[in-house]
Amino acid sequence: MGYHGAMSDDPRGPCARNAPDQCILRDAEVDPCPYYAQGDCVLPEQVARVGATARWLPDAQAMLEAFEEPAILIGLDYVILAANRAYRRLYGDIPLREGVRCFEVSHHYQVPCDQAGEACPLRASLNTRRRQRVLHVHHGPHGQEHVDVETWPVPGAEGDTRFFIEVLRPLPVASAQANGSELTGRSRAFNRMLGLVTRAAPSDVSVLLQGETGTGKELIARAVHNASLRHEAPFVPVDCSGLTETLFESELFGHEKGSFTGAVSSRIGLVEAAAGGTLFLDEVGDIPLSLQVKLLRLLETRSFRRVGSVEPRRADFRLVAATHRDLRRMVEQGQFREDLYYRISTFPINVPPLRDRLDDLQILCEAILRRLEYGQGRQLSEEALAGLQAYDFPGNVRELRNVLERASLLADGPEILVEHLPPEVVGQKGLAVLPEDELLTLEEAEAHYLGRALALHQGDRASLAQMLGVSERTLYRKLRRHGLG
Ligand SMILES: Nc1ncnc2c1ncn2[C@@H]1O[C@H](COP(=O)(O)OP(=O)(O)OP(=O)(O)O)[C@@H](O)[C@H]1O
Repeated sequence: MGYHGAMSDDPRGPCARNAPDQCILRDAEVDPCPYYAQGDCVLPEQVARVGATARWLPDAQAMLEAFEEPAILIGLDYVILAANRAYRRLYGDIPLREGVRCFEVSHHYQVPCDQAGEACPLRASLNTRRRQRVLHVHHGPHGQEHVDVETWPVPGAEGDTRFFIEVLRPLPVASAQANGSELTGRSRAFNRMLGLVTRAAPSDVSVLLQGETGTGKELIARAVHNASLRHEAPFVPVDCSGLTETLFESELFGHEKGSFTGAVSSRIGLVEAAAGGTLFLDEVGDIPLSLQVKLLRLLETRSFRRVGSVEPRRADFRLVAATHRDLRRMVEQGQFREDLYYRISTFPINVPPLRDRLDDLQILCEAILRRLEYGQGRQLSEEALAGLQAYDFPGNVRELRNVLERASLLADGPEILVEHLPPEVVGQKGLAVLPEDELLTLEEAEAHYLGRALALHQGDRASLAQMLGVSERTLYRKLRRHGLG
């Protein structure tokens, strides 16, 4: 008999060693006891809660070990009943005897996810009786992290769901805080997009990234590659804008020595360089119609010939393409081949513009400042952040990066202030940011506004008057009235 209830001299905790007659495993042949090993003996109160289940918890524990990834068993009341070794290695021991609930551990919430505005995979599994998969941001050992969460309902004897198995796969390709991988974000729109990346990455489907310029399409293409089975082979980006016919062929397919003037040696093309890996066609919408057919042939036959060679070669790459153009409309207007469009867009992913993920602005600013030479150690003042939040960023994250780079050079101290941001960014809406929760009289509001506007224009009254749409004389009078002139 291997249960530790027989050994009653252990001073550790209220384990069954101290109460052998209450040990629920006393009739089971369990050696070593998994709960003792974890320091989490199954106590009488837990027996009461999980009832007869407690007897087969050791089996459930063993079953969880079948998963290489972190996995836990959860009851209908969200209480975590068991965790496998991979889970404990990554997240540490869970005090099982305290009856902790999954949302407390992963989210530090007091209520289940669906009551906190997030999708709850347990509830969805319960309702559908099927496996569910969602992308959540969890508190991990190193702060907040993206986790691909997969949940299975486990039926009891009557076929009704009694438990859930939850497998958690942290995603290293993106970061939910400022100090992780370059692709940063945790807003709803960002997570939705990352969820699609997670689904598409392990397969070999062609992914089409559609989004405005500067939204991070290249970073996302790299994330698809890094999360794929091809991640150890090369990721090869190709900028398709401005590719002429001759360049297109020699760049993509390579050439043999002497195949054209200047071809002094033979060279492999980008398709060959991407062997086993990912070929990223950036700005695919810019490929002229005459070349689209060549790309289609490559994708359909999965073979190509070097310029100057008759020998066909096999192409082995996963395609990720990106565009800021509306390819569907281009197809309607006859500017993009329909057959090529369907080839490249098996799995389209829309990349949200920054204005639709302003919840990410703060961590994006922190992440970008950390990476900028003059940004390190600097942070945005509350007003500067509010100013940025009111701007709609037509150039998206790339524009934000430029704004922060300039501001880091202008700021003398550790804080980036409103006056370090370009007037066109904090002009208009940004300037209207007033002290929080303060209702000002019109006079006070004007004084506040003019004070900030003057600082922004670095005392240049002519340009300020022009922006305000008043004459310099009127501006002068107003400034005097408010004691600013
Ligand atoms: N989510 C993000 N987190 C951190 N940095 C980002 C993010 N998205 C974009 N960036 C930064 O913004 C800049 C532009 O990103 P990227 O070149 O990937 O955009 P793009 O959509 O491919 O642009 P274009 O369409 O003009 O080629 C880069 O400096 C990149 O590091």
